[in-house]
Amino acid sequence: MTQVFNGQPSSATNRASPAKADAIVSLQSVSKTYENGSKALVDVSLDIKRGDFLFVTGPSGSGKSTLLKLLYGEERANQGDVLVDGCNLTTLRGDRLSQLRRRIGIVFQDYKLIPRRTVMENVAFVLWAQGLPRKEIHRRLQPALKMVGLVHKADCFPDQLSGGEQQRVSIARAIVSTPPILLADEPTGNLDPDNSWQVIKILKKLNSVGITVIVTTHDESLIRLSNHPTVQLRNGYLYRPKG
Ligand SMILES: Nc1ncnc2c1ncn2[C@@H]1O[C@H](COP(=O)(O)OP(=O)(O)OP(=O)(O)O)[C@@H](O)[C@H]1O
Repeated sequence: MTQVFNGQPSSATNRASPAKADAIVSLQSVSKTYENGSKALVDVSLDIKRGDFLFVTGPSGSGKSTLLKLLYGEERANQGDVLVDGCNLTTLRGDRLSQLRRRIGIVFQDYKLIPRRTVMENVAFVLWAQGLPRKEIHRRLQPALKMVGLVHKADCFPDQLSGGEQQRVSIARAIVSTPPILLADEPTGNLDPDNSWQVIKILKKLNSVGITVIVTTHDESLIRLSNHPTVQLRNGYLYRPKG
């Protein structure tokens, strides 16, 4: 059954409320308009608790990717506050923004793997870029690859893997630095139902060990199967399910 969402957008009932003490992510009356005048988000307020798993759904162009981009600082809000793990992204810049990004794992629809690097190298790259010693990198690689069931593919190149496997590599890369937050933007958009469910099961497993997971998706059947809270964006306005 399709979820019924409230007829009133979020901020109409929740205007500029202070962030809840246990919120790891908080958007407070956030609006984002791009330079060309596209209104991507309008007066969105949302608190996500540490350890939550939240789906963000909505039609194409409704603002889902923009919402995630505000959370990892790729875009900035024109109005309102975006708080992530104790940092206010409205003002965060330079090194402090880079430090926050290290605490956020990101997974994209199109995987974004480096083609000429093996699975192991793709996953290790972020640790190597942070200057970790080789021994420490190897110590962290194994559990990340094990979590996504790809230890046996460590020496393969991305074009030797299926789409589902490539997405699992990108999840391993996202969590290898053990971030408290994982953002996934349409992670199953290029996958068939079986591979999609496998990806969601891995995200659920990561959530069960305490990672806060926020996933955008169009896929209603995945949302139904997963049984996690969902909010919906329509034309940049955020709606919550009724009841
Ligand atoms: N860089 C940009 N410059 C101008 N407008 C943009 C930009 N990125 C997104 N938009 C616009 O902002 C609105 C929201 O886009 P967004 O990508 O957040 O939607 P979405 O829900 O993620 O869509 P999809 O499901 O198709 O990925 C759309 O109208 C889009 O055209």
